[in-house]
Amino acid sequence: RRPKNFPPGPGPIPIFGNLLQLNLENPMPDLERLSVRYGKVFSLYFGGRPAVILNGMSVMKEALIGKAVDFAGRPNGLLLNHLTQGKGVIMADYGPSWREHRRFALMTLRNFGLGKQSMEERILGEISYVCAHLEASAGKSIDPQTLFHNASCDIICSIMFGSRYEYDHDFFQAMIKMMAENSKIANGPWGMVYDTMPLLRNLPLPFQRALRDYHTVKLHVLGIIAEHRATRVPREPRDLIDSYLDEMEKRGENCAPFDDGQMIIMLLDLLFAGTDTTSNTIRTAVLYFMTHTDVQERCQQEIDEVLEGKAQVSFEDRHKMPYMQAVIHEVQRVASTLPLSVFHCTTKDTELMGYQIPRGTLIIPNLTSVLYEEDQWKFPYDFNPSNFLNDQGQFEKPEAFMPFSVGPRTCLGEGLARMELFLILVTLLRRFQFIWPEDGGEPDFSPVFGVTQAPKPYRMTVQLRGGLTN
Ligand code: HEM
Repeated sequence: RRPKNFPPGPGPIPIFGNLLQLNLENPMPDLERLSVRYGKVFSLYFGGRPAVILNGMSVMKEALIGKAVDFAGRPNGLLLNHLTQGKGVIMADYGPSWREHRRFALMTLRNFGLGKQSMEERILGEISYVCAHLEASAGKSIDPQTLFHNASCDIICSIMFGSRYEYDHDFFQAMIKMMAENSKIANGPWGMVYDTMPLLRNLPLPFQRALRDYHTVKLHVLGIIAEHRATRVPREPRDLIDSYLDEMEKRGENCAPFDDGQMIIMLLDLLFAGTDTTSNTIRTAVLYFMTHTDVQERCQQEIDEVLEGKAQVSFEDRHKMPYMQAVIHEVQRVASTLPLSVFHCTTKDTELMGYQIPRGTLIIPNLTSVLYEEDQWKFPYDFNPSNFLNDQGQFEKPEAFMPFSVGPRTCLGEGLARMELFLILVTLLRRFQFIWPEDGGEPDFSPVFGVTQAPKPYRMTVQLRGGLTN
């Protein structure tokens, strides 16, 4: 039975709660239906655990900004907690260790050039490998999934480890595969089984593989940390690991909350959070370029005009490209890459929209409900860059654009992701024409649900644009 004045929702059954009323392969349509029936704030039971689902911009703002501290916790006892031991940044409790690690990671990303030249150079350097691969496949129909995953993972590796991997490097390939599979397990029905039925956790089910794979990547990164310890020059950081070791040294004997255990989880957090997200957004963009050729052409026209005579794009150029900016934001809106954000939990007894929500309640921010909210967008259900253009054709970002979430737990990698999306997509569109291949079948825009949602696999053909040579 729901606590007194708790948000309403469908009646749960013993053991399963409301699980059997949701399509676990993709619960988004069910959540939309329940929101129409029960309102913008409603509740569900995952097993015996109550969860409150937040829908729509005004609710999201009131909870995550207006009552930021009350809603800034992370839940306990889930597969993700057991993978990360509640350390690092993503699943860390709202408290001093999370705050200091978040501040450290943001500052270090900035020092390595977020907003400055050197981060751009790292990203542009990586793009040259992507371009080389695409040039080699010009005219053929290919599946771009692995290529874009490789590129976004390598950008994070270069920031954290100071070096990138060749795309065919054995460990790199294994790591990318493990990350993709882990996110599938953590987000899919097996993750739900793990999270809601603790009795089954020791059985040899797929989540055991997720735990094992996470450990394998962790061991490899521990080796990289040991290498850094042996070769670093104090206060001359080459990358994020060196900066962390400097920070530990600066803090002296008792360097808490900075220690090896926190460092490794923070590194894995960034690796996992920064790979699928960016690459799935790029894949969504290319899908729409191929199927909306007028949009692709208009972007290319703007890019050609602004970059005329320049060897490479810079992040600053975005201010002269309102249409390209609108297209990237529209891609992020329709992609809704983290449809249910990362789950939060309440840090104290609180109130929302007149309902009482006890401390420790699981909170699920439905970001898709905001990105597709009818009152907030000119064309909520279409792919239309005009959602981000005013009557004068200038770029304008509506308040409801929140694919990175909002509030104190908002995406830590937003700055990096925005820079990557702009530099990668502009460079690719400048150099290539993306064409839906003859053997591609009918385009399917419906996403594959997950913590990070992805477009269905598709094939693409690239041609070098006129006037450009290998
Ligand atoms: C298009 C790309 C991306 C999208 C759409 C995205 C979206 C999000 C969202 C919705 C959250 C949850 C925020 C919340 O709980 O309220 C999040 C958290 C996070 N993201 Fe991203 N993200 C992206 C790229 C990245 C990248 C490149 C990195 C790494 C450098 C990153 C690192 C993180 C971290 C560490 C958190 C946890 C923050 C915290 O709990 O304090 N993300 N992201």
